[in-house]
This record gives sequence, C-alpha cells and structure tokens, in this order.
Amino acid sequence: MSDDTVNVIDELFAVIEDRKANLPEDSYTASLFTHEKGENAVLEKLGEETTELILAAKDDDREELAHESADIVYHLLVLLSMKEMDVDDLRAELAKRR
Ligand SMILES: N=c1c2ncn([C@@H]3O[C@H](COP(=O)(O)OP(=O)(O)OP(=O)(O)O)[C@@H](O)[C@H]3O)c2ncn1[C@@H]1O[C@H](COP(=O)(O)O)[C@@H](O)[C@H]1O
Repeated sequence: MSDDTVNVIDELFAVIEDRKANLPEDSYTASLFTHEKGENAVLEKLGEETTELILAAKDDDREELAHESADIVYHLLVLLSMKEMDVDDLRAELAKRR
C-alpha cells in the first residue's frame, strides 16, 4: 500500500472531524451526526453496505467491491468519530495482532 493510500484515510478522518465540529448544511457527513435516528443512521448504512459488499464479492465484481469497501470504510470512520475514537485506535488494534 502506498503512503498516499494511507494518508487518504487520515485525511478523510480529518474531514469527518471537521464536519462534526462545524456541521455545514450541505454536508452528508454532518447529516449523519445530526440524524433523528442518532447513531442508528450510520449503523444501518454499515449493515446495508456490508450486504452490498457480499453481493459484489459473490459476483466477482472487483469495481463494485472497491466501491462498497470505500463506502464501508467511510461510514466506519464516521462511527469511530461518533464514539470519540479515531484512526489510531484502529491502527493500534491491528498492530496488536501482528
Ligand atoms: N467518502 C465519502 C462517502 N462515501 C459514501 N458517501 C455517501 O454515503 C451515501 C451512501 O449511501 P448509499 O449507499 O445509499 O448511496 P448510493 O450512492 O446509492 O451508494 P450505492 O448504493 O451505490 O452503494 C451516499 O450519499 C454517498 O454520497 C460519502 N460521503 C462523503 N464522503 C467523503 O466525505 C467528504 C465530505 O463529504 P460531505 O460531508 O458531504 O461534505 C467527501 O469529500 C468524501 O471524501
């Protein structure tokens, strides 16, 4: 994995944190933080996208698999932010398993 690929995750997380702090009206991310369903909105998205990921894998559709993987990573980062966690928590957990 290139440094750019790693950085894009950190950069995306920084954007998510910014949206959480500033709640711009036109932001999908902000709408997840203010959703009437609370955290269930992002949890439902993760459930739906996991199903879509499974279907893409079963179809051997690599383009769709990458698309759904990105949707899941994005919504996972939103969830971590909602729980006052961050990418370092994920990195630390993965590193513990080496
Ligand atoms: N990475 C994402 C990202 N991934 C997914 N989504 C949104 O998540 C929603 C996914 O829901 P759905 O699966 O129902 O949408 P869909 O387009 O039908 O997707 P599929 O069914 O094809 O999987 C869509 O509205 C997408 O726009 C994202 N929205 C934002 N980001 C990032 O967050 C940044 C800030 O975005 P805003 O908060 O909107 O400013 C953007 O610059 C992006 O980098």
